[in-house]
Amino acid sequence: MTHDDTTAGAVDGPGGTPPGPSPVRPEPNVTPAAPSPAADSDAAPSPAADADARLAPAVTEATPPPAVAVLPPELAGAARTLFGDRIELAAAYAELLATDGVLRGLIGPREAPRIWDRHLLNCAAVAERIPEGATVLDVGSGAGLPGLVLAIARPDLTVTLIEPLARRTSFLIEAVQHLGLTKMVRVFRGRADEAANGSTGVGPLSGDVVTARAVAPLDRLSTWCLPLAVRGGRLIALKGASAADEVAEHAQTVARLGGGEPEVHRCGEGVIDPPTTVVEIVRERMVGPGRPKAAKRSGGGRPRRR
Ligand SMILES: C[S@@+](CC[C@H](N)C(=O)[O-])C[C@H]1O[C@@H](n2cnc3c(N)ncnc32)[C@H](O)[C@@H]1O
Repeated sequence: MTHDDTTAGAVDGPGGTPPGPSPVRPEPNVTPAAPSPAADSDAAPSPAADADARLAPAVTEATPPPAVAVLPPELAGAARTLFGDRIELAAAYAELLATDGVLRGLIGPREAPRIWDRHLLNCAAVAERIPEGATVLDVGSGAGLPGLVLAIARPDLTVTLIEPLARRTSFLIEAVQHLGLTKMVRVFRGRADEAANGSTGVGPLSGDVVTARAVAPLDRLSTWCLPLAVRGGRLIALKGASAADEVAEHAQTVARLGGGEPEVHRCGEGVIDPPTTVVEIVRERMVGPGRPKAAKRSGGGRPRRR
C-alpha cells in the first residue's frame, strides 16, 4: 500500500488515499503502513520535524537489537494499581514501544529498559486527574505518550491522538489496531492549531481534557491547547521540575488566552516515585485567535503599501 505522507491530514484506507484530507481516522479502515524513510522528509520543515530529528536517532548496524520491555518486579505493584486488569494491554504496548518503536526511531534504544517507569507509569498516573467518561485530546502524542497510555488505563475515555509527523502517525495507527483500541482511540494527523480550527477539513476538534507531554513551553502549549478544550475543560501538561517556574513565567499569557490560574499537581503520590508533576489550566473564557494588527495609516488615511 502506498502512503501519502506529504498531505497533512491524509488518511490511508484499503483503497489508497481517499479524496480530500480526513485526518480523524476510523481505525478499522486503516491498513498498516510500512514505515517509509522518506515519510517525514517529505513534510515541510517545522519545529515538530526538528523535535522528531532529536527524538529519532538513526538506526544503524551498530544499533543494538531492541530489548523486550519486561516489567521490573519492583514496579509490578504500581503497574497493577495504575492499569488494573488492563495490565496485559499495557505490557503489549510496552513491548511494541521497545521493539517496533525503537526500530522505527520513535524512541531511543536506551529508553527500552526504562519504558515502564519513565513512560507508562509516569503517564498512567495522570489518569487520576481525568473525569469519568471524558473526551481527551493528546497533543504531540509522538509514539502515544501519554494519550495511548491513558486509553489503556481508562477504557471509559475517548482519546484522539494529535500528531503532525507521518512516521509517528503510521506507528500510532498500527499500535491502536494492534492493541484493539480502535473504538476508543482516533489518530489525527496535523498540528494542534489545525485540529482546533478544522483547516484540514476535519473538525474543529474539542475535548474535555487536552493532554501534552514534552511538546512545548507552557505559553506556546497554552496557545495550541486551550482552543482545543471546551469551556470549563482543561489542559493537563505533564511537566517535570520546571512546572512552578513555567507557571510563574507564563501565567499572564495563559490568562490572556482565557485560561484560569494554572495549578501544579502531583499525580501517583504513594504509587510511583517520583510522582508525575502536571500543570493544569481550566479554559474559563473562550478567547478567539488574536486579530491581526491593523495596517498603520499614512496621513491620507490609506493603508500604507509595503
Ligand atoms: C518531544 S516529542 C514528545 C512526544 C510524546 N508526547 C512523549 O512524551 O514522548 C514532541 C511531539 O510534539 C509534536 N508536535 C510538535 N509541534 C506540534 C504541534 N504544533 N501540534 C501537535 N504536535 C506537535 C512533535 O511532532 C512530536 O511528536
